[in-house]
Amino acid sequence: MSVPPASDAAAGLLGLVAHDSKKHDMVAWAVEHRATLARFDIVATGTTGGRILDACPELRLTRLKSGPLGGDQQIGALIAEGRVRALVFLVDPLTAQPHDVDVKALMRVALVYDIPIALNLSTAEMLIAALEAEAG
Ligand SMILES: O=C(CO)COP(=O)(O)O
Repeated sequence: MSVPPASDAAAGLLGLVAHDSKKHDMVAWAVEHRATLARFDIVATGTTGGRILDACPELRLTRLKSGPLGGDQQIGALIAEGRVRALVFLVDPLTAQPHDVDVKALMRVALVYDIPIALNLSTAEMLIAALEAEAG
């Protein structure tokens, strides 16, 4: 991975992650808000990031490892380093995840560092509206 250096990320990174059944929603959300997303350096788990880049190739998006292979932990580490401005993590509450401990750890570290975290689409809409308003 090659995450932009901290000095280049004045606005902070935006983290984007979606479980499989939520990837369609994530891509539609990214397409709808691509102009706002383009203002950020984005980090995403591998498969989610690939799907977003297919739809929005202009975005500055770094794909980390796939979630079950450590991608959630990579984003968690960036949060712990104070690099992440906000996280959109579209979670599937109806399907057991093999890496459930990583999912919980990512949510937990986002809570520990008190970063805005959207776990469903309706909150993702509110979050992006707030980021848009902040940018003016
Ligand atoms: O599993 C994930 C989040 O827990 C997402 O990982 P992918 O984007 O690689 O599917």
